[in-house]
Amino acid sequence: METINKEDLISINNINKKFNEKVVFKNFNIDFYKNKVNCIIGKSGCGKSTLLNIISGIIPNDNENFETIEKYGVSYIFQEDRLVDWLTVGENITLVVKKLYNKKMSDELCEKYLDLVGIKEYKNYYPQMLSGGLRQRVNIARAFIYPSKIVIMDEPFKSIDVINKEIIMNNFKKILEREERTVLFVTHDIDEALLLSDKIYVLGNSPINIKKIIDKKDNIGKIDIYKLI
Ligand SMILES: Nc1ncnc2c1ncn2[C@@H]1O[C@H](COP(=O)(O)OP(=O)(O)OP(=O)(O)O)[C@@H](O)[C@H]1O
Repeated sequence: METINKEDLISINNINKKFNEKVVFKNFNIDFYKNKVNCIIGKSGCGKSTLLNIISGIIPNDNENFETIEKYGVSYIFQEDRLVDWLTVGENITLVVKKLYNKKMSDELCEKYLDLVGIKEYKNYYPQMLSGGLRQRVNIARAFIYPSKIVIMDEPFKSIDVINKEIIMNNFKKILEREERTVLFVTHDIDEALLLSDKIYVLGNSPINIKKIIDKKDNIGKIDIYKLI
């Protein structure tokens, strides 16, 4: 059996979250694998987005002395894109590295990531001129140009049609073959999770179609089931 060292893991300890009287997490711990695609699945409302938001410091954990993942440097790909309408595709991508690199370096990196997501020819377009699928590819390029160790994706393919989804997933895999990043990825789609991830975390007891995962021999060892409260 593969041995796992502590240094290979990002350990998150002691998550507690209550919204009004609703307890979502109680003394919850989870270990993510560094430089792997870690996928979180689970029924709607079980706490997937809350988990990502707490660990990345977007919302506070209920108990103090909680260590977020901010020290690793984090970039995000959300379901809805957050592009700036009055900047071109190239400007949207380089915006996040403006303070880190000079113009020449930013431009070179921008070309690299535009190429990796297959949208080089759209560099001077404005976001309104692009389809949803193309906009999401800009988002991916923007998340990866930032030299983060961790990339967080919350249902990034949800509003994308099947054909574009396949293209984008392939772009994404191509980037990850070339770079070491830890990806934390939330989805509802088990096929998406199986296709993209190295490790799948099932939050809660019995999400739909869990049998489909367990039945596949290849997937044994890939899945951990985490009981919630
Ligand atoms: N700001 C908030 N105020 C009150 N309740 C909240 C808040 N944010 C989340 N919740 C509740 O916490 C629970 C977990 O929500 P969360 O959005 O993390 O679930 P999820 O698994 O990501 O759901 P989905 O798959 O539908 O996106 C839900 O019951 C939700 O209603």
